[in-house]
Amino acid sequence: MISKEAVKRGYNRGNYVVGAPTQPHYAASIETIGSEAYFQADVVVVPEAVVAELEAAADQVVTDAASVVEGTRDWWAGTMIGETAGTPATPDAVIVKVSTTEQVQAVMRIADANDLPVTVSAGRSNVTGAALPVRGGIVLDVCELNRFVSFDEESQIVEVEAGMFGDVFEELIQSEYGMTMGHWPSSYGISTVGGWVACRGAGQLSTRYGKIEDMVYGMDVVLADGSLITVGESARAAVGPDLLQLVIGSEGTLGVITTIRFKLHRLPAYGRAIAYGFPTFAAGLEACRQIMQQGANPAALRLYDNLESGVQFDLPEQNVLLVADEGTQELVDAGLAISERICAETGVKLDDEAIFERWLDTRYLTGKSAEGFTRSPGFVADTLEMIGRWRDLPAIYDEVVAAINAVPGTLAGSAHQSHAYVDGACLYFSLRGDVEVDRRAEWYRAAWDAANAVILKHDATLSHHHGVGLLRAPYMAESLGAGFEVLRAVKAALDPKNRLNPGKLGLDA
Ligand SMILES: Cc1cc2nc3c(=O)[nH]c(=O)nc-3n(C[C@H](O)[C@H](O)[C@H](O)COP(=O)(O)OP(=O)(O)OC[C@H]3O[C@@H](n4cnc5c(N)ncnc54)[C@H](O)[C@@H]3O)c2cc1C
Repeated sequence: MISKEAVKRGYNRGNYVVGAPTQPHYAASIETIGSEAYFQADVVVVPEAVVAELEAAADQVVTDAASVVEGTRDWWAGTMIGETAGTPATPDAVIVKVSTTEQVQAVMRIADANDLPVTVSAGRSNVTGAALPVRGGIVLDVCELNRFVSFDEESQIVEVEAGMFGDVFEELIQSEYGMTMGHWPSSYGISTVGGWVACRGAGQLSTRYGKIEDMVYGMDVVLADGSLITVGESARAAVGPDLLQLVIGSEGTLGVITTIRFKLHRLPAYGRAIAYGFPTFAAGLEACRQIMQQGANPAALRLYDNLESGVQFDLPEQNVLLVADEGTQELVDAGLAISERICAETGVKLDDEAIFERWLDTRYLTGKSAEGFTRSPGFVADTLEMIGRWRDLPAIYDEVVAAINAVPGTLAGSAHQSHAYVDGACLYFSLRGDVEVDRRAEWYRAAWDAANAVILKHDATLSHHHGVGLLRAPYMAESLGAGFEVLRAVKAALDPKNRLNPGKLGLDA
């Protein structure tokens, strides 16, 4: 029912481009496009003869700087800061558009033969700079690699090419087969199924359906030398370490995902929600912990702090918890009965229907972290999602909000708990600042440094679903410790010439 409602109500009230990348909000306020690049150094230029080879191998090659600027722009606040100051993020590259796996292989072989970096690009909805070609070279645009391949009804496994956009995919499986994947990121209309996998994303109903890494059955991946491998392909396995999971979340640094097999679920007709208010965020977190650990598994378990409860539900005195579920009626009712008993111990009952309806109606509007604030020229809003143990989350919440608020120029930090598990949960922080226009980058990095210092101190994990890109690169070595050298070794083994998306995940550019 919640999955059905998403398709019925549409993404961002229909205000986006269907089946192709949507430009971010800030694009409309870019006044000048200078020639100096904000995020490129040591650029590798694609020689004209190689452009001709690429033209023969692919559907289209885009070389003019204005189109490259527009065609590499993403939704990251860091890119916004550069581009609205007249410094385009990555003007030096050629965009190569492909629509078949064979073309992807051919482009990788050309890149390999000519020492060229390749950065895969899809919906460009990432909020970390992950698809920016920081060394120039080739941007491999896979948005036209977007066919629906097949559906195995008995096993509930669907096969689809990586560049299909999420809304197109869900509409198709709902209307043709009465199925849902249950993956509902707040960007589902502006991102691709391959981008979901490459970033290890999460949807709003992940508590019931899992994260994207739980939904992939198998996939085909083109490696840096142009060879094609298939990974996964079983419900579970004991054939050594899981190569499928190695590629999921690799953000285009280990291979190009071309075709994916996903596990589907039957589209539920039944769903409902309850809502409670808690005196403190910590009390709400405790209710969430109990719900998860007592075995209820609602599709969505979302707890908003005072600030966000005020903006989202006009309830600034409360920390609002929405427990929403869909599925077979007996299961949904049982899970919500457990949740209701737990919530009633320390919370106050709110108007379930009004809060559920408000959430259903507004959850796919873009730009939510800026809501309630004035977008002046020096305004910057961003979101930081992390995951930690239940034991540590109340302290992490208090300390991260305090750390963000202590950075001069901050307007407000806030958070909601967005995804929950038996052992911990994801806190989704929003940070907003307003400073002189040319101090935005400084404020931005100071706020991220302050928040991440708290996360690292608690041995929590830097990101739950947005990924690393350029944004979190500076914190990766400390976060992974000695494990970071293992990541480096894996990269060196699979991509010894560092062709694929150099400079991301904290790896060398
Ligand atoms: C308003 C908004 C809300 C968002 N909400 C969520 C959310 O709820 N949950 C969530 O998880 N994310 C969310 N995001 C972040 C973003 O939408 C996701 O990271 C998404 O998965 C990116 O997909 P994309 O197709 O846009 O990929 P891109 O941005 O084009 O690329 C992202 C990365 O994946 C790599 N990549 C893309 N396709 C492939 C491929 N086929 N093979 C190999 N590498 C590839 C790129 O090289 C790059 O490193 C949100 C973003 C916005 C702007």
